[in-house]
Amino acid sequence: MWQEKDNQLVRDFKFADFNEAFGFMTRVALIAEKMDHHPWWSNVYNEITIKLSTHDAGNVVTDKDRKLAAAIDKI
Ligand SMILES: C[C@H](O)[C@H](O)[C@H]1CNC2=NC(N)=NC(=O)C2=N1
Repeated sequence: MWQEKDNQLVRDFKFADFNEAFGFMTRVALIAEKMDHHPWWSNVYNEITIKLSTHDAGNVVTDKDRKLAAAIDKI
């Protein structure tokens, strides 16, 4: 689940393999573009970490981050 720490919403994801992980990232990217709100993320093989904060608001968690997190949870 998402954890709020250091002014970011953070969640780790683990998939079966890189193909699954990258497919998920592709879907997140399309949602992020549609919402004009983009994640910080890292990916190594089947593991992804996403950190959400709003740069325009001074790098704090806003409703935009909560909405993107909720949309990611629906994938
Ligand atoms: C111009 C553009 O709308 C802004 O820079 C958007 C783009 N995506 C963004 N993503 C995030 N995470 N925070 C922002 O403040 C932000 N701002």
